[in-house]
Amino acid sequence: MSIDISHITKRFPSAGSGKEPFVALDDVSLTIPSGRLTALLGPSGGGKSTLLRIIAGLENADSGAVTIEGTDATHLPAQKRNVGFVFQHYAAFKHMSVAKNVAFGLEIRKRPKAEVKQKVDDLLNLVHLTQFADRLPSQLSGGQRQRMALARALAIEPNVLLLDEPFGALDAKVRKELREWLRRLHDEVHVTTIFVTHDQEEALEVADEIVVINEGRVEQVGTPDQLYDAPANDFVMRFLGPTTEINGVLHRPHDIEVFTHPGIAGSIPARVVRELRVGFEVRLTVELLDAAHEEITVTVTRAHHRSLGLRPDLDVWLAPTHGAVVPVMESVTA
Ligand SMILES: Nc1ncnc2c1ncn2[C@@H]1O[C@H](COP(=O)(O)OP(=O)(O)OP(=O)(O)O)[C@@H](O)[C@H]1O
Repeated sequence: MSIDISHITKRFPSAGSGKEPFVALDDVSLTIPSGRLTALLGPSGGGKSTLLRIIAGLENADSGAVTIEGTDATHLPAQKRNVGFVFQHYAAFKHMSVAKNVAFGLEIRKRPKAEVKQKVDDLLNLVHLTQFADRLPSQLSGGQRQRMALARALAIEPNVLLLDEPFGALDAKVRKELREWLRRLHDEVHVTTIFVTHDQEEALEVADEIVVINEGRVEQVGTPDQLYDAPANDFVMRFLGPTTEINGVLHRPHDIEVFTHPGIAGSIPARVVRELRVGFEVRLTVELLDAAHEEITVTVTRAHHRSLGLRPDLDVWLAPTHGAVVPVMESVTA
């Protein structure tokens, strides 16, 4: 069982008369496995949220089909799809306590009182908000509010949990804590979860599977390791981490070995131009001493930098680290 997206196309009218409609999703086909945590990753405007909203039933596709756990959901209204949804800015009921907010979906389904209470207690425990049960949402921090939102979405026991940049509005530290927490939560509840993010680190850290979406098309689907180690094209390679280009081929700046002596087979002579220290690493701008004199970026740890005695104007020799990622598929066959 899974979520099957088949040939989904979605256009939006363009502003101004006579203009062609804007294609937000262009014939997207995709299978999202059950019980896994799948990230929709890509740059802003690529179509991630539109795809999520079509899965949720909050938006209709112009063509194509959505099947959720074997049921054709293409024309089912959102409330009949049994999906839980959490947005970046979660709209809680401001006048209701945290417990009441979590209970809401169960109460409108007229579940017995004892069952509702038990379920709310369990969920608040799961999201570590038991001691905040009687507070109002305005008395919670941003991170706590998003955890409440997740508890509320999980209360109805959804077939699918859809999260649209759920931690996007939080500061970097809380965001990091919550993504670790989401991973652990998912390991406990195993509900099929799709979350939208434009943050590659978030996707690599949390997801079982990543779907890279750009300009309304799927660029690649795979596990974090598959995407990182074998990017299907330059776009995916660039989007998943820093890159630098040598003679038209992409490399990771930390996958380039620096030598302070010549003689290494295949190494390229170069000269250090500038250095930038950021945290544990030193980013070197290095000029290749070939005809083109391109400047590339090479990253080394501070300790490595010190042990090699690197400094601006020093002559060095560069070679791809043994076992480094093959930059792009095209270069494998070249
Ligand atoms: N209701 C709408 N009317 C017109 N255009 C829309 C509408 N909703 C989305 N779009 C356009 O469709 C494209 C895809 O939007 P979408 O929100 O799916 O992208 P996204 O990948 O989720 O980006 P972000 O990370 O910025 O949310 C964008 O160019 C957006 O402007």
